Amino acid sequence: MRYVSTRGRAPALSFSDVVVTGLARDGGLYVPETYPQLSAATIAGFAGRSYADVAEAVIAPFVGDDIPPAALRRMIDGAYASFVHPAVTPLVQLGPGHFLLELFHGPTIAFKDVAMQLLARLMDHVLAERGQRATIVAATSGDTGGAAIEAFRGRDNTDIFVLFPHGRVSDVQRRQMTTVADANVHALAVEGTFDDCQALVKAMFNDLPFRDRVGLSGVNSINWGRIVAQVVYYFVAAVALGAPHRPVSFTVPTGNFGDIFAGWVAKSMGLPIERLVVATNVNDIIVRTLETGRYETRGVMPTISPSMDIQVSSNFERLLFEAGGRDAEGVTALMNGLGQSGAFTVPAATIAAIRDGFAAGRTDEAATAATIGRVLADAGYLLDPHTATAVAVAEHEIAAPVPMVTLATAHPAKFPDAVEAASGIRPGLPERLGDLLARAERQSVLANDLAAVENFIGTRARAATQEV
Ligand SMILES: Cc1ncc(COP(=O)(O)O)c(C=O)c1O
Ligand SMILES: N[C@@H](CCOP(=O)(O)O)C(=O)O
Repeated sequence: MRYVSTRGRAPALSFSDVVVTGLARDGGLYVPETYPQLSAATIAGFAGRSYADVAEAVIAPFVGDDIPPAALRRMIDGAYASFVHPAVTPLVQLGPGHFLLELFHGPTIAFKDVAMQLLARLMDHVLAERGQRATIVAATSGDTGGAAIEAFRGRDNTDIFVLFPHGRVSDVQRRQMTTVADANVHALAVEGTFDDCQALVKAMFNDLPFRDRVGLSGVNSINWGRIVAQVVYYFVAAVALGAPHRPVSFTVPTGNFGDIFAGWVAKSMGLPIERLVVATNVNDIIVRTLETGRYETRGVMPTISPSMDIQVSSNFERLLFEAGGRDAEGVTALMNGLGQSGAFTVPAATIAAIRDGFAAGRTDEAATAATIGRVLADAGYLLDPHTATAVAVAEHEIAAPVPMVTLATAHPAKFPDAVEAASGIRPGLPERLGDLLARAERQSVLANDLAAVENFIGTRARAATQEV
């Protein structure tokens, strides 16, 4: 299996190369040359199988010959042994025809663990085989950072630098990044928004001399290894509800568009997904794009679902590439427009194709809080604010007899203040997070300035070939 860039000017790469590369050298995102097809019989055969069995069947065709099957299976087993629920991603029924897919039973109680636990093992494997080290940079609005630090802490082949928006993540999210003592972990509080952090990460990738000198690698959902691991739970959930014999719909709380793009990939592989519903908070660039055909950034608004406080939704580029007939020149022109004016108009045929496959809705702060309170009263279930935005949107999109699965992307204890204000209940951290709230913190506060960030990383990364 080979991977091509959405901008068409970077070399096609193998799976192993893509996993350690992150962003393509032309600024684009890698996608597979073709999507492997799973027959209805294969999908039906997933019923009753373990999460790891399904993961192996779904992921192996994307890996090809790059990693021996036994090694891939060992990595998958190791990744999902870190989850406390035997089903890894269990389904819970919320109401008639409406199910929650709980994705927060991993080490940092957010859905990012599902992919990050596997990606860390894949990267370690590839780097060890090659005798290489990498410098990982990640931008986080709260959850990717903690999951990445947990997955990469203490690893010999990697240093990890996580950029998060200073003062804009929850206390639990910040502590998951700042209380880890391993020498290869660096938590950087940037004076800016998540979009600033993501722009800095992309700028570091596009600074080719810096990129090569420090051996830069990325673990945001720009990395195909993140997406492919997230495809698995769409199969697991849909099969549990009767696929391939009946279709299933999904509603996904959306920020960077990685999670819902994984759903699109599952559908492209043959999973009968009826509708993919994008749910956002008031930072609703994707919803507006579907409504108007114009992708237009605005100032980001802080909300009680901070991990979705995102304007530039990086995986939307992958969808533009696919829905636009893989027109890399066209995608490059749109992305240049975004860089220059903060906006672009999606070509008519592309937006029509996107509207065909996706629905979208937004929820404001009051509705999110009201949903947390109402679902607790009606179903006895305590939602986190991100999941609550999606539940509120999903409730308008349920179309019997097709079951709706809403992705539950975080444990409510990550956002205790918002959840308590909405429900009167202060969710406690699961026991396995132990003394997180009492541990000493360690972070570096940096200006939103590329030179300052590159200098910080360049002087600390063990993979760097010379001092700045
Ligand atoms: C809890 C939570 N829900 C939803 C999202 C949005 O996911 P995505 O960025 O893949 O769209 C995020 C951040 O990515 C998150 O941390
Ligand atoms: N919501 C995310 C933002 C980064 O998303 P990613 O999926 O591209 O890593 C976060 O929690 O950091």
